[in-house]
Amino acid sequence: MLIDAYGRRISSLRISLTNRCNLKCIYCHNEGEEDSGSEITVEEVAQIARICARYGVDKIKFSGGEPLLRRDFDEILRALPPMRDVSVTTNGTLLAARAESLKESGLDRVNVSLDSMDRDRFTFITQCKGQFDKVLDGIDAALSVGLTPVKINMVYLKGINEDEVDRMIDYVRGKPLVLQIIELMNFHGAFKYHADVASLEQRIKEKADKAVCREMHRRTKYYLGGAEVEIVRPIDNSEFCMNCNRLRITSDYKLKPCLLKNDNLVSVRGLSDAEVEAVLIKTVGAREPFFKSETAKVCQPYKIYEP
Ligand SMILES: Nc1nc2c(ncn2[C@@H]2O[C@H](COP(=O)(O)OP(=O)(O)OP(=O)(O)O)[C@@H](O)[C@H]2O)c(=O)[nH]1
Ligand SMILES: C[S@@+](CC[C@H](N)C(=O)[O-])C[C@H]1O[C@@H](n2cnc3c(N)ncnc32)[C@H](O)[C@@H]1O
Ligand code: SF4
Ligand code: SF4
Repeated sequence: MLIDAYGRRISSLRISLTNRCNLKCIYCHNEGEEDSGSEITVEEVAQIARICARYGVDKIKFSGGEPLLRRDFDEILRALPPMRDVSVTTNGTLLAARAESLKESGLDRVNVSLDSMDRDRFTFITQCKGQFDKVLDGIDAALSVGLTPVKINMVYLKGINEDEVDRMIDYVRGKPLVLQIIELMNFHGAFKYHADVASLEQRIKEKADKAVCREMHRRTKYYLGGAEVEIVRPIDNSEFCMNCNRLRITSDYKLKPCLLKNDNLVSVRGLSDAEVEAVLIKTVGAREPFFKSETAKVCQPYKIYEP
């Protein structure tokens, strides 16, 4: 097993396939990457997945940039060892045409980013015109081929989409969709749009029929009359970081222990399996939570919480 000094076991990989994107979202964290060189290859993805699988890693999330800009994404999926959960986070604009083949290539599910149901707001956030309908088509295609549950990622933005939460909850209700409401992290000076997710969560909690705490980040998912709503609150959240159980891989094949740090990246490009394995063990051992608690110093065993 891959365990760090805080008792956090690495059970999943988050692999960035590219820095390129066809949208220009005003807040984009680009998975914490700065400009990188050439993109990770099919063989490199297969290598890190194969090695990590030997240590019990059974989940892979692909992200970016826009991962569907990789024309060889099907090939990447087919090169993976058996996994319990393979998913991608995408802006959805290129999904409609590719959903079926991605499913056939082994993708289990997708997260689609959609911050607003209002065309003009969507255009402002993404700084691109003519893409909104493509995203809705992408979600429909994912549903029809069974890339489910489809999570709808909504970054909660002050003065932009705060009034759309109920509408988004109605959109996901009764379908294999989950609404994931995400606290904005400060990138590109977009923090002026930071909205209070803690108060929103309190309101959702009061209306919920049931709540379940996920192992990853100890995020809570609420059930509201047939709708599922997950809240992601990463900022100043030591519990979130203490339950961070995945290792990031950058789009130029470096191990990246934390989204918010770039001074501890380790390149594994060109290394043999044995060399990658040695670097992996050392890098995981040195991993630290970004936000730390004075009292809770180790990851606590997982249990299901009910409200
Ligand atoms: N600080 C921090 N934020 C994260 C991390 N992972 C995810 N997030 C936040 O959560 C948001 C949603 O992430 P997704 O790519 O949809 O994937 P996920 O929710 O982590 O994974 P699944 O729920 O399993 O699909 C991201 O945009 C980030 O804002 C992390 O490791 N650290
Ligand atoms: C960086 S994007 C990459 C994948 C894909 N292009 C997409 O937009 O879904 C991954 C996720 O990060 C979210 N995200 C980007 N910047 C963020 C920020 N500053 N704070 C919180 N979430 C952010 C996006 O909304 C998206 O759901
Ligand atoms: S679509 Fe994703 S990667 Fe592209 S700019 Fe928006 S958040 Fe960033
Ligand atoms: S340690 Fe915290 S900030 Fe860093 S990647 Fe994990 S959850 Fe995100």
